[in-house]
Amino acid sequence: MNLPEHNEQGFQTYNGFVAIVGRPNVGKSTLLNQLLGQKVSITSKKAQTTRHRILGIDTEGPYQTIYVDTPGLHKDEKRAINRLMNRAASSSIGDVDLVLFIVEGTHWTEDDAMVLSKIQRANRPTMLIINKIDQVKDKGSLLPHIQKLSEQYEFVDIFPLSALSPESMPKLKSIVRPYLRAGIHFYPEDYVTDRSVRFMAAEIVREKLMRFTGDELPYSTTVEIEKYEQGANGIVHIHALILVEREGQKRMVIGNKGAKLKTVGAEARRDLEKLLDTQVNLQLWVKVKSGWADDERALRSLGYGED
Ligand SMILES: Nc1nc2c(ncn2[C@@H]2O[C@H](COP(=O)(O)OP(=O)(O)OP(=O)(O)O)[C@@H](O)[C@H]2O)c(=O)[nH]1
Repeated sequence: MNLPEHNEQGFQTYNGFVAIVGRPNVGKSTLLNQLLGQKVSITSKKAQTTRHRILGIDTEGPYQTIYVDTPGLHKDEKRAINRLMNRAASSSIGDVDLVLFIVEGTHWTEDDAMVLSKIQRANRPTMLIINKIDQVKDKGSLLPHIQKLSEQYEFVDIFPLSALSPESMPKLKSIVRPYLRAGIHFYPEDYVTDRSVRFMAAEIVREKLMRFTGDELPYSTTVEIEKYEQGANGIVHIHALILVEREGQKRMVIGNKGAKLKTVGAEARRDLEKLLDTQVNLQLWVKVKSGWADDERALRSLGYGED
């Protein structure tokens, strides 16, 4: 592969790593998808949707920005899965060119304070992004909140926006660009993520499970792709195994006469067909494997924490 430091027109090229950090549910993945104009990181109303570190690659002309979407940082480290998620997120902050610290409107929690203390320790250029401003009813409260936060760290910029809207993205990108360095592009220009289609397929199934099942489920569900094969006629055959911790959860995922699993399968197939641009035959199975979320070894074998 030819990855020159100058592009075909002979211009200098630039690259840089930008970490997106914040407590769970503030909109990190939504922002990444909006920056890329494409879904690479799954989102849901439930906290802790993102479990792995995901790279989102944005190449525009000579600029290649590599965004690192991280699991939400939070204080509860009791379960092995939470410890691994926190580790993946913390290790991203140390060696990037810029950190985007996402907070939610004027809400400020202990978890936000914990993330801020990690940022203070890492001492990297950090931009504060105040997301979900569409939900801030009392706009007058925004300014004093910004003032208070700006006293706690020398942010390179403070940017209130709504990640649900593409409107602020060009401005945000123009603020990010000066932090890129002269150098080669690490990925070809048509790459939007470093993750394999297998990984994306598992994530898409997990997103639908989180969206269509009750509150109890997300923490005890994971998805393994057992088979991923392209048939002769271009159809992609995917067999996905949904692992839950208890028998009751299995019933919940399957639903009445299999209705829930059917909805999850249909929605996931739709997204997969969009992603792969071809017909997809998706088969889902549900299996009980108790204790997997507490067992670091089992988690590693499922691909957690190796980022
Ligand atoms: N109203 C509003 N909702 C938003 C905005 N940005 C994100 N959301 C919603 O907030 C919820 C959480 O968004 P995510 O992008 O999954 O949040 P996250 O920070 O990646 O969450 P974790 O994976 O838990 O760390 C989703 O329901 C999003 O649709 C926004 O600007 N305005």
